[in-house]
Amino acid sequence: MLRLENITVIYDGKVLAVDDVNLEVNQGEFVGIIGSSGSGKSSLLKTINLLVRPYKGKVFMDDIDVTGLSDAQLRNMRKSIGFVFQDYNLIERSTVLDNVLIGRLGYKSPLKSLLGLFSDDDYERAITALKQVGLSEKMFVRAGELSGGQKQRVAIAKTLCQRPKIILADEPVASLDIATSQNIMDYFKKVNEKKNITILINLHDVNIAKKYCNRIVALKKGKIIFDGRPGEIDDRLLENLYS
Ligand SMILES: Nc1ncnc2c1ncn2[C@@H]1O[C@H](COP(=O)(O)OP(=O)(O)OP(=O)(O)O)[C@@H](O)[C@H]1O
Repeated sequence: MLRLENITVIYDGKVLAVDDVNLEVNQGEFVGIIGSSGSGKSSLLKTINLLVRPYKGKVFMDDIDVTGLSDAQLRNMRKSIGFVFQDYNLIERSTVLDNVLIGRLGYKSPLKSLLGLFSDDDYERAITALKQVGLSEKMFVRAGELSGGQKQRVAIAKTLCQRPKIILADEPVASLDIATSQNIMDYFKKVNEKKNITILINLHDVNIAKKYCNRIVALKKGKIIFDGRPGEIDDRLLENLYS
């Protein structure tokens, strides 16, 4: 479903963040991307929905060249890609429900988006998504009043509301304690297994990656140095990766 061809990301004409990466991901895979700080994980993930434009290379989603789309086509394509950020990316003064409804904006005309006009169907989807992450009872609470783990569950509900084919998550558990991290990872796993949504997730904790992902991609200095099953990760690789 996703194919990256020769992706190269360069910042300011001099920082080589991603170096000629080729990667193919099938529908339903749960892929963890690991690597030390600055290895290019974020940059790579953000090229997939063009939050970062690659300097070179192409991104194919279901064989459509995303890098060649017009702005309108890109907006349409982004509906099928959910993105979860480390810092949750919620509007803190808005209610949980209103935050989740933002996931529906890609399906609205620009005018309806601007006016925040949502249909009964949008509300139904948002409420269902909140149920899926166990937060129905917080629907009318302001997002700013939630704990970190609850905020990340709202962010997951927001992407679910989008009906995505793939969810990209950039260090979604980096700010959370271990128990809350596992709770959030359980939700990602559930979404992956029950809905067959492909997940690509950046993780700095190798143990979490090994526990939850069925495929691990390791980046070093912008290059893939490992792509395989969690069980194939050995000490030599970890030493190479984090030395
Ligand atoms: N907007 C930017 N402008 C300039 N350089 C950047 C920018 N974003 C990232 N970089 C640089 O690109 C390289 C890769 O960064 P990136 O954030 O992709 O790595 P990462 O593996 O996600 O790191 P971390 O785990 O610390 O978030 C680093 O050298 C970083 O300093």
